[in-house]
Amino acid sequence: MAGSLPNILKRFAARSLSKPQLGGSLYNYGLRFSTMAPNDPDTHDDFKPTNKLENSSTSLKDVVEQDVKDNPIMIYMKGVPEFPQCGFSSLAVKVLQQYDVPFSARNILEDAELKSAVKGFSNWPTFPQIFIKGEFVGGSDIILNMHQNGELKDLLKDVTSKK
Ligand SMILES: N[C@@H](CCC(=O)N[C@@H](CS)C(=O)NCC(=O)O)C(=O)O
Ligand code: FES
Repeated sequence: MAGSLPNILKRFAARSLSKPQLGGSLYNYGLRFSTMAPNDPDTHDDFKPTNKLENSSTSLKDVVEQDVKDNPIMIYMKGVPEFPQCGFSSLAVKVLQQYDVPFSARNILEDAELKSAVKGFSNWPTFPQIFIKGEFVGGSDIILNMHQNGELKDLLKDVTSKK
């Protein structure tokens, strides 16, 4: 355990030189704010991208575990909700936006190691990946299907709007 710490720190230090953020930014979206620009200086503090991971020695698997625990709806996607970079991710975001619920997102295209950590965590090979109330739900086809058959509405019943 103690022996592996320097390697983790080395990896993180290297990354902070080449990239300002670790594990990709975490974006939080409330439905009413879903069209905001993530780096808009006028955006309310509550909705600015957060990065609790900077200067931490947390492994990326821990990051994913924490994300999924802290955020009732967590999506790992290609691109960001305002600008998905793949049709599958775009579809998943559109489905989630049908509900008045806050969701959080990370762009796996920002970080290849995060991408691989997410795949390892869920044991699922593709993106997007959606977690609801701590459980892995699936990708865009599954979330669309759950939307169409009413399962998603039931599942999100107790996930309340932020504001
Ligand atoms: N059935 C899946 C299909 C998603 C999919 O095929 N994603 C591909 C292309 S974006 C993917 O993530 N491939 C693995 C990768 O890019 O690492 C869904 O609806 O979410
Ligand atoms: S990036 Fe090509 S299908 Fe998703």
